[in-house]
Amino acid sequence: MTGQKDVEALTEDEARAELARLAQAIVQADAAYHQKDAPEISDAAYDALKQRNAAIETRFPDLKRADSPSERVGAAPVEGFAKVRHERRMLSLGNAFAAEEVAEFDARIRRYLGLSDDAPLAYTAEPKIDGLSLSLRYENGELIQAATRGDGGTGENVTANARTIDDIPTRLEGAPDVLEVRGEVYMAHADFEALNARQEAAGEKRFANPRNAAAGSLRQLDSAVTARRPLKFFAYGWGVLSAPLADTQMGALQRLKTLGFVINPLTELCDGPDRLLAHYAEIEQRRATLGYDIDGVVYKVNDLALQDRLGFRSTTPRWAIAHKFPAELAWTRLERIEIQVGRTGALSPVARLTPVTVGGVVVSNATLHNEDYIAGRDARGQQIRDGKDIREGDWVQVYRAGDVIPKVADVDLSKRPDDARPYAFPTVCPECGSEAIREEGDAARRCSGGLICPAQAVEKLKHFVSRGAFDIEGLGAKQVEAFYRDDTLAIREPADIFTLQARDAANLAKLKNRDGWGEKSAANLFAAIDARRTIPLDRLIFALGIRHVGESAADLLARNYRTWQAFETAMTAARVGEGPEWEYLLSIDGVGAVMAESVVTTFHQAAERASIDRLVEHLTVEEAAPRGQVDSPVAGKTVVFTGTLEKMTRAEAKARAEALGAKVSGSVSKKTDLVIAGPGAGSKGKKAAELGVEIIDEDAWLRLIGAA
Ligand SMILES: NC(=O)c1ccc[n+]([C@@H]2O[C@H](COP(=O)([O-])OP(=O)(O)OC[C@H]3O[C@@H](n4cnc5c(N)ncnc54)[C@H](O)[C@@H]3O)[C@@H](O)[C@H]2O)c1
Ligand SMILES: [Zn+2]
Repeated sequence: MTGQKDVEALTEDEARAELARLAQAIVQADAAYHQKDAPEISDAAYDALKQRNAAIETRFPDLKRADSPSERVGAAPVEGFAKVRHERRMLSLGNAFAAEEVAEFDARIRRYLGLSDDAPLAYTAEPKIDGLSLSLRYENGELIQAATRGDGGTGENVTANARTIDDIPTRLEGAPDVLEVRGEVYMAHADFEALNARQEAAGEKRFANPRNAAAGSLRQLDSAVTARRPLKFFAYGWGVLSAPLADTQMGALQRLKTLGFVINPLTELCDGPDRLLAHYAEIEQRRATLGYDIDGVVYKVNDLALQDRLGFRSTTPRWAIAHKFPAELAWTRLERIEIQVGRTGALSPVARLTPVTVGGVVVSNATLHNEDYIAGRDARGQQIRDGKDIREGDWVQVYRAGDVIPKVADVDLSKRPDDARPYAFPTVCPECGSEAIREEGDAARRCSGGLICPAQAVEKLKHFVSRGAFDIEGLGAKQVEAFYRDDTLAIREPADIFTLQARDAANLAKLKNRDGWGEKSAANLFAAIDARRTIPLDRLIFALGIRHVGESAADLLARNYRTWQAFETAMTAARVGEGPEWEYLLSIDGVGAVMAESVVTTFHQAAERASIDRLVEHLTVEEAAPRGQVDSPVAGKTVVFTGTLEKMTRAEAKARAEALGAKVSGSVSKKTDLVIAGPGAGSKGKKAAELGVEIIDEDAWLRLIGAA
């Protein structure tokens, strides 16, 4: 994050607000990463959010939220899988990045145990496998259950899937009656490449990295799919046991090996921080040749009696730590710079690279951020701040910290070819030839072609059909792109979606037998389109894809203008910077000048406006609830969710309740109106009963809000 205030300088109000923002951002990242296996931000960015959150909580312990991200592990199980409650919670690991932190880890443990600096204290060190953790429960030697970590307390039942993994024995000889083995499911690089090649050949999506591929493959509702995926498993620990495995961590691993599990061969016993660091260096050196992804080295106290005494913090064991590797880097040739044009016309430079393996993933494209990042000097010869002077033909450093999108991080000027010329950033749009203009204060240069620009039009359509917008089933980004390019079925702007069926009675026949469309799916598509002819005002406003108007801004506008007609009339009459309509727009809490200008300008651009008018002709726009007042049975009530929810994640429950005007709180007090309690409600349930607060179960809640 940029422009961040020092934690020491934060006021209490700022800290509270930031903790709220961080909690939300982290929940969202966790859901994308753990539930959908599709991270939206980089691991480095995620770790930075967590560290910032922890730093603020340390300085303002009283502001720590009931739903604090530092108290949570992973994310709740996903709908569709049966749920498994872990008898012993599956936790995360604390992190260390620098050598000093490893020394501190050792010192902390000595303090806790009352050991002197020179008392012997041994650790195991083993690679931290970058996959996902799995719990395997054996009873009388039979594998009876396999579960993912989920949120640590409840995971997903993936027993049938786990049985398809070769490294996982289904029968054990000589094991304790009850034995829960824990370890990491992962995919080797070669298997990952082959899987992606097959996916590509079958026209299916490629996985971004081996971890996502492993997680997506294990968490399949159809175990036949998992069976075809080449998954592997390293055992590294255990949960419930009817009899101890050994006295030491190393001994327990040996025992697991004897029982038939695969133990990582780079596991070593180390007698202190210096040996740990030496082993870390060795593993880091071998990292690229291991054939699978690791993201650090895990250190664990070897003596199990000491592990017991050390115990756990809320989400991590005191007796172990993950020493992470620094972000992954590689050098390669930048062959070409290409420009991609986005929904709002921004020209984004992309580096086409000589393919290079960065931490096991082949990278051939990387982002170059924006015009200034590539540029060295401006027209007057002045050095541009942060400008790296990147040229086609350059030798560049690619950076990928578990990243979704790799970045070009640096350039090696000593290897610059003699004929390399400064990159001339285009001043016309490469897609439509319109002038590309850069406005003061904008990092991006933008195509001025608006809707005549095919790139913008397609991106706008993709946005139009996206989740928070029209969300038309069967019409996703891929289909929109195909329809856009098709001359007979042409969808060139949103209105075309609603005329698709009527434009040509033979459309159904045309759709048939094309790219997977059959009579049935075509009919389904038309029905899905019809279902959206009535649309809430906020969704319509969001769907228009106006720059700076996201979902919450669209909601704000909808609540203030209430009807499409009022909104449209006001925007038509408004002039940027003056007049009553402009003043009113700006007076809305949450609407700033930049957003206001963007909205007003959109309504005054002839082509945009005509396109909006054509669209609205096909729609019935629902009136929005007025500002601050929501028509729902729970509006204004303070509710508390406690225990395990079976039908939705905590985040969903919260978002839904808030959308209905309820205030969601983490703790039960006299101000609480309603408690929604699932199994394991515990102390909050008790407190609610004591205070006489109404308690209902999840089903009753869903009925109450009309979602059952
Ligand atoms: N990019 C994102 O949006 C996003 C979101 C959430 C999490 N993450 C990433 O996920 C990680 C945090 O997730 P986490 O809570 O699972 O912590 P973690 O992955 O850093 O550490 C805990 C996990 O390590 C695994 N592990 C691998 N080898 C092990 C071994 N030898 N011994 C013990 N455990 C071993 C276990 O599965 C355990 O659950 C971070 O790297 C974070 O950056 C990223
Ligand atoms: Zn263009």
